[in-house]
Amino acid sequence: MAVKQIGIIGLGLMGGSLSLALKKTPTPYCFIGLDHNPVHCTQALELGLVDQIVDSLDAISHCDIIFLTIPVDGIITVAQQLNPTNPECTVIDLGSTKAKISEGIPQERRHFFVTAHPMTGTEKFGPTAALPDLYEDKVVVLCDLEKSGKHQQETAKQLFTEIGMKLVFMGAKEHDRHAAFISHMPHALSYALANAVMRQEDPESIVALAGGGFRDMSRIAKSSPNMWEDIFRQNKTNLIEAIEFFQKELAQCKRMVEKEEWEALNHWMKEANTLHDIL
Ligand SMILES: NC(=O)C1=CN([C@@H]2O[C@H](COP(=O)(O)OP(=O)(O)OC[C@H]3O[C@@H](n4cnc5c(N)ncnc54)[C@H](O)[C@@H]3O)[C@@H](O)[C@H]2O)C=CC1
Ligand SMILES: O=C(O)C(=O)Cc1ccc(O)cc1
Repeated sequence: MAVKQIGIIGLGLMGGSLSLALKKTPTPYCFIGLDHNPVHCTQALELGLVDQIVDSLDAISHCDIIFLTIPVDGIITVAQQLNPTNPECTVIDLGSTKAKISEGIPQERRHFFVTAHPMTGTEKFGPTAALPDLYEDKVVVLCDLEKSGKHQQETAKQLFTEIGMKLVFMGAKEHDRHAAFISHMPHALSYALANAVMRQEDPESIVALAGGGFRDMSRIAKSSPNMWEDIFRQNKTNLIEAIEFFQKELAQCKRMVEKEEWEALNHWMKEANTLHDIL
């Protein structure tokens, strides 16, 4: 069997974890990496995430499969510049937003591309954050799949299944609205929580008194600002709407405490408890 050439543009958490996951499968793959950070290139080679590093899009354009695992604005730029030379090439982006990416791919090359969002990750970034089991048993949302070529649809479905992922299909716009509520707004809240507490409390008190709840809720405030700035920009309208919904809930909580409506507050908290009946 000919060894499939896999190009990975962006050798951080998502790109590095993909390589580690695919290396665990019986299919032989050769990994070619591209990253604009030379330190990440060296680390990716040392960690065995890639077999070879190249320094231009042209040098990766012959691959059978190309993953775009860079921040979402970069994905649009690269999608406009990348010109696959292999007619069967499948280009898969793993960006956290989907509508602007799906629309930003040039029409004449749209069939090469599959726009995907793995609903898994961590607050860590860079090649050293890569995990072999990151994708296992997790959901990947495949968006606007009808715009991809038949071969590219099958290749993406087979690859994600091979690394143990569950496939979900959705339009890109619908995806972005769900993602705003379930992922992007919670990240905005975590950043806000971290800043609110740090502006009122000194570091010694935070270290001495931080319990599990505060640690859980502020964990994702450690996430990469470079990555999240792009996500908030691309999903601006949905994110603003999600923040406004959250503000209404928080205002309701404040009002019930101010007015000492303890029974109503207790009922409101019981409603929130039911989230974890389904999660
Ligand atoms: N971190 C997470 O939990 C998740 C991230 N995603 C998406 O995956 C993508 C990658 O995220 P991570 O791997 O977490 O980020 P990361 O910061 O760990 O890795 C990104 C890598 O891309 C490189 N890079 C950035 N721009 C580049 C460019 N134009 N050309 C070449 N290299 C470039 C960086 O040097 C870095 O090594 C993003 O689009 C993000 O929205 C999707 C699901 C989960
Ligand atoms: O660290 C966490 O809990 C996350 O929620 C990671 C994450 C970040 C971005 C995504 O698009 C999907 C998942």
